[in-house]
Amino acid sequence: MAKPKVLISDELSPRSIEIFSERGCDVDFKPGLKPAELRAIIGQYEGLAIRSATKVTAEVLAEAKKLKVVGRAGIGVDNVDIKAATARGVVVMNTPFGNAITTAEHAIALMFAVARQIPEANASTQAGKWEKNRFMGSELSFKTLGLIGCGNIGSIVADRAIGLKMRVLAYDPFLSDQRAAELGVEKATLDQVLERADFITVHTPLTEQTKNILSRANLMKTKKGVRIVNCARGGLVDELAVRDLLVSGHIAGAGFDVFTVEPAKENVLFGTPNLVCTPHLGASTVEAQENVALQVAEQMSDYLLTGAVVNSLNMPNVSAEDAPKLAPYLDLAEKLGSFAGQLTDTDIKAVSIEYEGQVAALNIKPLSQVALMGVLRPQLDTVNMVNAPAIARERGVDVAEVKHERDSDYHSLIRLSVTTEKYTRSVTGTLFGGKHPRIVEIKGIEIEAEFGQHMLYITNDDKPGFIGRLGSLLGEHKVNIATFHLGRDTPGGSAIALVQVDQPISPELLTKIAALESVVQAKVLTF
Ligand SMILES: NC(=O)c1ccc[n+]([C@@H]2O[C@H](COP(=O)([O-])OP(=O)(O)OC[C@H]3O[C@@H](n4cnc5c(N)ncnc54)[C@H](O)[C@@H]3O)[C@@H](O)[C@H]2O)c1
Ligand SMILES: O=C(O)[C@H](O)COP(=O)(O)O
Repeated sequence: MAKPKVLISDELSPRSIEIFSERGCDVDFKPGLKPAELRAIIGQYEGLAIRSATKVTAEVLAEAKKLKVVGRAGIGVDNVDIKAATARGVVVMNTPFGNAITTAEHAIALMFAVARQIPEANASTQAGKWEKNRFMGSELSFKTLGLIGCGNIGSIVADRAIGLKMRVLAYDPFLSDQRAAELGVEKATLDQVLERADFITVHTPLTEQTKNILSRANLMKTKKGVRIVNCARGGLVDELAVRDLLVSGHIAGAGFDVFTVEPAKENVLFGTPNLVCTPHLGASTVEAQENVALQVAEQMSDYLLTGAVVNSLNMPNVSAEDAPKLAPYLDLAEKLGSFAGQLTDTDIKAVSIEYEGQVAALNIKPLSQVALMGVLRPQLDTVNMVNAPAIARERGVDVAEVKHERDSDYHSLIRLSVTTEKYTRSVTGTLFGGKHPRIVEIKGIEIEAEFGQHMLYITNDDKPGFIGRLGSLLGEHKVNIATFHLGRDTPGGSAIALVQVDQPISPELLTKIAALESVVQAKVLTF
């Protein structure tokens, strides 16, 4: 197998290059590419490793014909168009914990810097002014810290702040009472945080709900003398309002690591008194950069080389241990999906995927996604394993996954049923020898067949003479039969033939097959 090629387009620790190489990937390190330069070369790569500088836009993804994975060495993925990546089947992963401590420490550092005006005092002292009376600070002990967002970073900030003897309030709609109690924080509404906090720090992602969460109106609800820290994302806080309130003295100090537009070469906040700024340094420690570089390189290599998925934002996780076990089932699930999809000519209303035996004990999410992809692909070229669930949702297809605990004749079975307005059809398969996909049942009729490249699916009335007529017709058209499998519900009832042939079946020949006596339906299937 050729080595997967990975591009690192941001300043990642050299540890990432070592890991990619050790794991068997070819790696190019080209930080600082301009968007046009990235678009020009991205077509060569299966993996793209980034931090926050590279913008993985829909335009970049459109050129990324071979791309399988984008790995964010860090947390925020707002620089990646996840919807466009999903539509193209590109897995997006991040490293959600690698820089959390470092960023929480930066938030605490900004709180101290703002409370004691350290940058200004430093500049004044080094300018020989010795302004001892100018810099009157505020203690953190026994003050109230209001957190907006109490996830990975917010909860570490809470822990450190409690260590500093602060009282901590947290506004986070997804924070459970139990977790709040474990952390020792008081759950609060946003208004309670605004009204009671001496310090407010934000730790949410930037979403439609959190955008401008510290708006001018909300900032006006805060206590006079409040200090604000944004070490999460630009856009969470109204920068112009903070400037005005710093100037008026309502806000006593503000610490900003992130800005609405980055790199922030200029900003409305700059030059305002009692403001401390850093250039998005939250994650910039040796320790955090080693962590995220190592993690992203391991995660991306694992995905490219084994199919293991960890910390993905658009795919279910598959552990490195599960990946090899799942591989043959992925093949089976995709083929069953494709089989059912190729037999479906009308609108699909529902798809059900049932698992029985050993396969039911595995992580079935990826299997269901690949089965769904197989079902939808004959109708939609752009469907892939990553976007299949979203496409099914958009089309109103009801997807059900069922695990059965009952015993079966096979060590594992996957049954896929497709419901349209007219009927529900099912196809069931298993693995022979642990790796060879086989069909074992179609529409409740037992049949045993492999999936071949060119296949004929025929339903017919179970009457003498059919096999001879079909064999003669194929022979006349120089089509060689590789395998021939038959099944029927009752003698003289409905029968199914699955015929694997060595040559493709032309539309003309298919019409003749369909016209043979006792044939009900004939279809060409390809795998
Ligand atoms: N400055 C930096 O260098 C730096 C470094 C790392 C992370 N970050 C940023 O820090 C932020 C937090 O990261 P994290 O790892 O803690 O993320 P996280 O996902 O662990 O936590 C985010 C929390 O925000 C909460 N939340 C979501 N919507 C909310 C809302 N409307 N109101 C209140 N809370 C809401 C969530 O419930 C969650 O608990 C992210 O924006 C991330 O990009 C910045
Ligand atoms: O979301 C993150 O992980 C931080 O914003 C860090 O960004 P960086 O990797 O560009 O420093």
